[in-house]
This record gives sequence, C-alpha cells and structure tokens, in this order.
Amino acid sequence: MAQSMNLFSEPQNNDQNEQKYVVGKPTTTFFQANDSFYKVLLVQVDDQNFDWSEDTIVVTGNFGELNPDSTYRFNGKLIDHPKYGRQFKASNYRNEINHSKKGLVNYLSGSNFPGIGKKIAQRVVDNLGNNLVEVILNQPDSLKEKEIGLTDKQQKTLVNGIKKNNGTAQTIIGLNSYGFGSSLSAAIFKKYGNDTLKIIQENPYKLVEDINGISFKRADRMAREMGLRVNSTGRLKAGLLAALKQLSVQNGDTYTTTRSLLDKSLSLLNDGIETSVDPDGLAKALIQLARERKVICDENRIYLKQLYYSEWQIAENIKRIMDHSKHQKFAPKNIKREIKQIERDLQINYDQSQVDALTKAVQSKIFILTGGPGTGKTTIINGLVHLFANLNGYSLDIKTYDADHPYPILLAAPTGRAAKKMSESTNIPASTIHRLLGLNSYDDNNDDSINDLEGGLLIIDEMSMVDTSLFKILIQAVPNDMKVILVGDKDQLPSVGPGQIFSDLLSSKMIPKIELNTIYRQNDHSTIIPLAHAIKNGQLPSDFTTNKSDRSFIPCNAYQVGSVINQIVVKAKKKGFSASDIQVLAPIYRGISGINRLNSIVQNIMNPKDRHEQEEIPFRGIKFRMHDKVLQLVNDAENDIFNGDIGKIIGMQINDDRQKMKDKLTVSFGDKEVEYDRKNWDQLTLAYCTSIHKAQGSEFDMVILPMLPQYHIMLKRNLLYTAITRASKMLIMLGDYQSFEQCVENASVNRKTTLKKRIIDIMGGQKDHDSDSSKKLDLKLKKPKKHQLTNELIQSNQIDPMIGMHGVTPQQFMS
Ligand SMILES: Nc1ncnc2c1ncn2[C@@H]1O[C@H](COP(=O)(O)OP(=O)(O)OP(=O)(O)O)[C@@H](O)[C@H]1O
Repeated sequence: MAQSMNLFSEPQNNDQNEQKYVVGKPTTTFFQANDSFYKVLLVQVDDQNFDWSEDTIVVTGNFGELNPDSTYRFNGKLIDHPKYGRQFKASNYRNEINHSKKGLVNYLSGSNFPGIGKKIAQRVVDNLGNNLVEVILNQPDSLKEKEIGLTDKQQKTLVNGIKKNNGTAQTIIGLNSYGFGSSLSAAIFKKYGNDTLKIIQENPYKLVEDINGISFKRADRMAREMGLRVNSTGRLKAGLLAALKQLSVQNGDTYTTTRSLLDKSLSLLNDGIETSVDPDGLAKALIQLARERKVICDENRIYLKQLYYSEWQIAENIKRIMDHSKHQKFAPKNIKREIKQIERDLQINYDQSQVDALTKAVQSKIFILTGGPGTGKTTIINGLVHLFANLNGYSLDIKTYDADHPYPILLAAPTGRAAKKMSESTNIPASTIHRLLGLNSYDDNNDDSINDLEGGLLIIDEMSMVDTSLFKILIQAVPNDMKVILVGDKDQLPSVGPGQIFSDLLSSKMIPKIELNTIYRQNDHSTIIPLAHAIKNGQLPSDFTTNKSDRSFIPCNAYQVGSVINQIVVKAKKKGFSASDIQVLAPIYRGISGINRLNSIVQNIMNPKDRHEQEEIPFRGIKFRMHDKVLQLVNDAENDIFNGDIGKIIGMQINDDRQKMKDKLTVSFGDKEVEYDRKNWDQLTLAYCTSIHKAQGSEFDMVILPMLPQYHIMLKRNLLYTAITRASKMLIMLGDYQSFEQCVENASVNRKTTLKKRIIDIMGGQKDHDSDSSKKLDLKLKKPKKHQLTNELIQSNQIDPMIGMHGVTPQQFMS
C-alpha cells in the first residue's frame, strides 16, 4: 500500500485495459466539491494512449489546485457514463514537465520561478540531474551545494515553486494510495498541508489524534503495512489514547484507572497480531504520554487531557460566578409581592416548595431545580421568567428588543425538542445550547471563538442530558453577573457524553438547590407518574401487573415479544394512533427482542411497502421508505439537529447504480428539513423502536416497553425510570416481571467523575488533604479569573502530569 511515489516515472502500463493516460491542459473546471478534492475538468488533449479523436475530454478525480496554463498527465481509465457519455476517470496525476535537460531549464527559468534565469537553471540541472524535481522535494538542502551557487532567496524560490507545483499532487496521490477517500484526504491535507506524507510516514498514528474519523485500527493497518514494529512507542501511545477514549465514551466516565486502561489497551494492541506487546514498554509509553500532557495522571486516575481540564474549568467558572459581588439582589418583600401577582395573573397557587424555588432562584447566582415528572419544573420556569421580568420592569414582548437591547432572559436546552417545550410554556424564544453559543460543530473545542452571553437570566432545562464538554463551554460563556438556573431530573439517565454534570453539581452541595416532590399530574388520574416515583424510590407497586386506564403489563418471553408488539401496534393503529404517537423502547439493538428487529416489525405495520409506487432503499440492513419515522444518531450542530431527534422521510432521490453517490433522503424535523447525501445515511436509522438512551428528553403519547432477562446488563433503575417517564398518556409494559424488579433493585452505579471533588476543592469546602493536585492548586486559587487559571496552571507546571506516579514501576501497572 505505501508504495513509493515516484511522480516522475512513466505510468506502469502492465495492464493495457487499465493504465490509460491523457496529457493536456485543464481549460475549464465544471465542478469542484467544497469539502473534498473531487473535480470534474475539461482537458485540452495533447496526447493520449487510447482511441480518441476529439480535442477535449472530461476528466474526473481528486486534484489539488490546477493551473490552466500547466500541462498535466492524468493516469486512469476511460469510463462510459450513462448520462454524460465517455469520460476519463483519473486515479492519479502529475504536473507534466519535459524531463529533457532543455525542458527542465525552460521549466526552471519560466514564470513559476521569478528571479531564476537560464544560467542558474542550467547550473541546477547540471548538478541535480533529470530527476531534480523529486530531489528538491525530498532533499531541499541539495540546492545548497556550492557548485550550484544559489543565494538563499533563489533556493527558497525554487523549493517553494516546486512544492507549489508538485507537492499537492504528490500528497493527494499518496493519500489515495493509502486508501483515503476524497473527504478524509481533504481533512488530512487541510491539517498537515504539504507535510502530509512526511507526517504519515513518520507516525501514521498521529492521524488518530488529529483527524476525526480515523480510528486506531485504520492507522494501525497502515503502520503495519509500512512495517512499523508492534512495540514501537508511537503504536503503544496511540493504543493507550484510543483505549482511554473508548473507555470514557463507552462508560461515560471522565477518568479511568491504570488497571482498566492497561487491560483495555492490551486487548486493543494485541488484537490480531502474533507477538504480544511488551507490558513494560506499554507502561513506559503511558508515562511518556503523561509527560507530554496528552493524558493526565492524578493519583490512580487517568484522564484524557480535555476532560481533566474541563472539570477544573467548570469548577473555576462556577466559583467565578458565585464569587462575583455585583449580582442583582431583590428585597424579599418585593419577591413575595410579585409572586402573589403572578399567581393571580397565571391563575395558579404555588405550593410552599414552589414558592421557595422561585424565591431562592431569583436570589441566587447559580441555582439548581430538580424534580420528577409532573412536579412543576416547567411551571416554575414559566413563573421565574415572569418573576424576573416583573422585578426588573422588563417587557416579555420580544418585539420591544433589538440588537442593541438584547432580550434579557435566555432559555436553552440540549435538544431542539426540549427547547421547543420551554418556548411553548413560556411564550418566549428558546434555543438549543449549541445555537445559543454559536457552536457549529458538536466537538467544537475551539471555545475561544465563543462570545460571552448577554442578558440577566439564563435558564437551562433537561440538564441531566448536558455532558462535560458542552457544560464547560456554556459556563465559560456566562458573564459574572448573569443568574444561571439549571433545571432537570436527577434520577434520569446521565448524558450520552462523558460526565454526570447535573448529579455532580447537586451532590457537591456548593450550589443552592430545591427538589420538588409534590406530583401535580396525579390529579389527572395518571397512574404512570406515581409508578415512576415509586420506581425512583426503589419499589414496584403491588398493583404493578394490574391493568389501569393508562398502563398495563403483558407477561411474555423474548420469543413472544415481537408478536405481542405486533398485535398492540395493529390495534393502536386501528384506533387512530399514528407512528409518531407510538414509541417502542428497548435497551439493546441485537437479538430476537432487540431494537433492530422490533423496528422492522413496527415499520411493516405503520409504513408497509405497498405494492404500488412506494420506493424503498435498502441500506445496511434497514429499508428506508418514504414517510418512515427516522432517528438522528449523531449531533449535527450545523443543522441544529441532535442525537435522538426524530423526523420523517419526506423526500427520496434515487439514481441508477452509477450515480448512487448522488442519492438523497430529505427528512423533516418539525420546523426544519435536512437533506442527507448517501454518505451521511449512517446518521439515520428507523425510529419506530429506539433505545431508551436516545429517547431522553422526548415524550410520546404511547410507550411500549419490554423488559427481559436478555437485556441483563442494562437492567438498571434509572433506565426503567427514564423509559417510563417518556409516556405521557399510555404505557404498555411487557416481558418478564422479574426483569422489571431487577431494574428497580439495581440502583444505578455512578459514573467515574471528579467534578464534585473539583468543585469542593476549588470552592474551599471539605478539603481533600490526600490529593497532591489540590495542594498544588491551592497556591493559585486566591483570585480565579475566567479562562486564565487553568492556562496559568498548565504553563507554570502547577498541574503535574506525574501526580501520583512517583515511585510507580512499570510492573506495578501490570499487577
Ligand atoms: N401548584 C400547582 N397547582 C396546580 N397545578 C400545578 C401546580 N404546579 C404544577 N401544576 C400542574 O402540574 C402539571 C405538571 O407540571 P409541569 O409540567 O410544570 O411539571 P414538570 O416537572 O415540568 O413535568 P415533566 O418533567 O413531566 O414535564 C401541569 O399541568 C401543571 O400545570
């Protein structure tokens, strides 16, 4: 694979059918992709080795910037395009230079190299020979030779000119030869420029760190083909980093232990190789990573650098806001008076804990409100918006504000659905947190570009879904005097991404909070909400299996689940329930009772393939049909759609086989439509049945929920609680009673995080005197300032990457 890339040798004409070439000038660019090197060119033909009588030919392929005055040699094959006819598909190309001595002198003394005349060019050619372009690309210092007699400036002109004319081409061909498609090639080239091939050849594992979408396995395959040793430090370090990333993504932890990391790394590094890696070398590589600060070791905890600093930064920003002395204060009697007024205006009587929540929220710098379903969290968000506006004499009419007078109350949530709910209940605008911050990509770590928020009050709903990275960016953007209200349900599943921010903030006991416990929806004769509260408290009620007006339980085993769900959905459809009203939830994807199978069962009832016109596209085991209910699987901040958003296919554009890559699906997500090219279809799946994790933050009229011994590792209390609280009108549980019981008995295990500890350390609460890091940090914490503290600590070596590693031998890692 890593073939040598001699751009200047003739194409190998082993196979007359494949190795065709065309030489000519690219006169017109018909098409140029924005996110890759793919281009469609019209080339004025000078020479070709196939039957062609016309002056021009269409050439397609991956090319860097092409100069219409230069001549290129394109190697590839002729294809017959069904729509556009015969064209040339180039697999590689090069700038065509006449390699005779005379040709080279003309080239070097031409317009590409200002300041180089014929005489100098002749000396360069005489000394470096006919392969001079390759020589200069690989060893630019060869131009320094005395006999050539070039000034520094002339050397620079030659090196830069040759790189410009030939470097991109060489790099693209090189990336093609490693098997990278045009989008990845473009991303790699954007990162490393003309040094791309050098960097890859020195350490292909660098790609894993720097380029999204390149896995350790892929880099490892490349490295092995290049002949890199299995015990090379680069490989071991990349394996450790990949294992650390996998552990935090899989478990949601912000750190891991040395033991787990080494176990995971060994299984990754030893997978599919004959000689196993040397444990001593692995331990040494870990120490090197710590020295280079690519991972942070703190006692026996090992963090990805970004997660380690995020926890500290969250803690220091909370302190910054809490320490600020100029927060708006309101007299208790005014607060009381305004709450009374709002009760009259909104025709509600707040209970004592709700009044306390409103009072404390408006008096606090940061405030946390938690409560189960139906306890009035949304009601309090609305009350608080009115209270804050009334106390300040603000209008809630958006039209009275403009760019110079921005709206003083900001409402946001991690998903579009939750933001919409906030907006509907308050009648003021709400957005996703990403939109609020102007984040364009979900993994946007470039938080320097994020502007501070403007306004007096920020309310975030569905806080349990917010992960460490997002919360760090959010809290950094909060100005000193903005009040921050964090609302959520602490008993729900934690965020998909690493961390358990909401529960850590609550358990730190450093932030004022109120938990609402009175269930108001019970008055609607709902039995689902009391069931959820019983589960939250560790009990299955004695009438669990008794059918109620809004919930039921159907006992069955894993083999019967499919047919039971089939019957329920057929009946529900007859009664007028639509696909969006009914949601099947299950915890695992595979198997007879897994999400994949249940999805296709429900699809065939709610959106069957009718024998007439309906189009159907098979894609990785799924069949997408027009009007299908589909689930977004990744965050796409640019389109403001998120992991777990549910939409409907409203457009299908299917081309013939040769044009497959132009196939498109259009999905409506309520107020927005998103187009998916075929290459992005893996971001979608059917949504008739989804995982409980993906359903966080959504509500459905009817939830159908199987629980079975087959789901064993997933049977946890917060999983069942989250699933049940997704049902707003009807809940049909089925499966195995003991599995429901098992969920309730399995109080959920906390994730491994240190945010709580960081907050306590930084806010001067109970000091952990065993921690080296806290002692070191104390020195610097007198005056924390936004953005500064951690940078100072890193730069001044206050955070020691070797904390807790002193005296540890490689053998100890392995024991
Ligand atoms: N003090 C109250 N008096 C009467 N009804 C109330 C009171 N507080 C809340 N409610 C009603 O209880 C219902 C549930 O309240 P709300 O939607 O605010 O709860 P929630 O905690 O946001 O629930 P969920 O998390 O399920 O969305 C609503 O119909 C609301 O009007």
